[in-house]
Amino acid sequence: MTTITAELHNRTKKKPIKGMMDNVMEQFYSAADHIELHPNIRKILSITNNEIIVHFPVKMDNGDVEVFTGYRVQHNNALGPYKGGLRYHPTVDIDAARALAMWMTWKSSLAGLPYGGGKGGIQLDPSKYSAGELERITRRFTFALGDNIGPEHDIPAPDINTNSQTMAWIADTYMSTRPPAERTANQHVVTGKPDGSGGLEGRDRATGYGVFLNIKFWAARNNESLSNKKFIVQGFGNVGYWASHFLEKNGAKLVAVQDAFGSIRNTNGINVDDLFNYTQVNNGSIVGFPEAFDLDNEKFFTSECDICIPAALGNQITRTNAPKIKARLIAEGANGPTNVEGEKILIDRGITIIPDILCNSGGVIGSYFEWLQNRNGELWQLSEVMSKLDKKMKESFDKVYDFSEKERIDLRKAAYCIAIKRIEKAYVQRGIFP
Ligand SMILES: NC(=O)C1=CN([C@@H]2O[C@H](COP(=O)(O)OP(=O)(O)OC[C@H]3O[C@@H](n4cnc5c(N)ncnc54)[C@H](OP(=O)(O)O)[C@@H]3O)[C@@H](O)[C@H]2O)C=CC1
Ligand SMILES: O=C(O)CCC(=O)C(=O)O
Repeated sequence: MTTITAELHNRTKKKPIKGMMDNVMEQFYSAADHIELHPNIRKILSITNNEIIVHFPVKMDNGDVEVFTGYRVQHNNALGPYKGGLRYHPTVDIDAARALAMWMTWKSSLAGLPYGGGKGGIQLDPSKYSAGELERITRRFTFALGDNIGPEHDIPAPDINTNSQTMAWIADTYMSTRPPAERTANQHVVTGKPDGSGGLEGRDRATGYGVFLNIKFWAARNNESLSNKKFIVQGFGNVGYWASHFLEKNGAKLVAVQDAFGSIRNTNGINVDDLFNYTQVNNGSIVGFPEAFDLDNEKFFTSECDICIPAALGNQITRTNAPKIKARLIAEGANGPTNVEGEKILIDRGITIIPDILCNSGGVIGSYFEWLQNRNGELWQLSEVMSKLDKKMKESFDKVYDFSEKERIDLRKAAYCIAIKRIEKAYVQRGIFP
């Protein structure tokens, strides 16, 4: 295991924007300047607390051993234990994990949760492995992380290509390393578990529901109705599917979808549950859905629509496609889907962006509810979960929207300012800084 601490990122504003880390740093600096953040706190928040890299061997179905690389970056824990997902994807590396961990710090703070930010994952393409291999990989990864995770220290959750099954394997492996009397008391080492194993009813839909709520709140502020609004979704996984489901239920129309295999469109509307059922018998993919037409991937983001929901990878909206985007609203289901250059173009064009740390925060809020449920030995009903989520999301949206109007800044900068100020307050109250 390699633990790297205190490596200054040493980035300047003149550096060309490349990876997700550049985006999150630029966003952070811009908000830090706006609130005149104390230089000491700026220094602390500019770097990650801990970076854990593990290499671990796993026996494959054919008897060969493969060595995997896993990451867990713990950015900041001033407000509470590190919290954030684990991603299984070929693009997972230390830079991505750092950026995603930082976004989690801001997201947890903005939502008013008692959490810091962490993120990680394994660099692999899960479609190349059997279910049995993925289980062994997950259990070995958990074992390799050891006490770097824990229910009061660092609490992983699902992200791209991980789900409730992955979380159940992690919980089971982690609990088996504890003394017998402490095992079940440790099930909140992860959230997003299956509802029969300590999971929260509704955690599956929490992120997508939160995306929908943010769009609904935005529409209400602008005296608009969701009825017949056309929307497009990149990524039809957990976030993309549930956001589409709730939008459709409220009268909006899905007109284009993209996943890792390709894109489809139908200006008359694509039925969300029919598409979902089709993916279940089509290796998870939307491509070939009989009630839609194929669409060139390059034309996806520039499709005619009112609302665009990127709900897949980072850096998807850039200076290349931003000038041609037709949507009036971008609701960021994904983390970091809009890069800094793309965002400048969108803002100049009068397009509103509901930023990731607000828009997709329903997931971590749902995770917090699950963690509380486990900690307190409670079982919450779905209706209770959804109404609590609704209330928390509304509070966050109103805070950000009002601050952005008051300060005449965009929603992302407003969200960052609020999030960073809360962390600054914690440091100041502890008496570390003037
Ligand atoms: N799950 C959660 O609770 C939360 C997730 N998020 C963020 O939301 C985003 C989506 O996560 P989630 O829904 O959980 O992940 P899933 O793994 O459930 O779904 C990911 C989706 O993205 C698609 N995708 C992958 N690569 C591409 C690509 N190159 N072009 C187009 N589509 C692509 C996948 O397609 P295919 O199926 O074909 O591979 C799949 O439809 C991520 O950015 C994640 O960090 C944010 C907050 C919470
Ligand atoms: O549920 C969580 O703890 C975090 C989910 C996540 O990874 C995210 O919000 O990006």
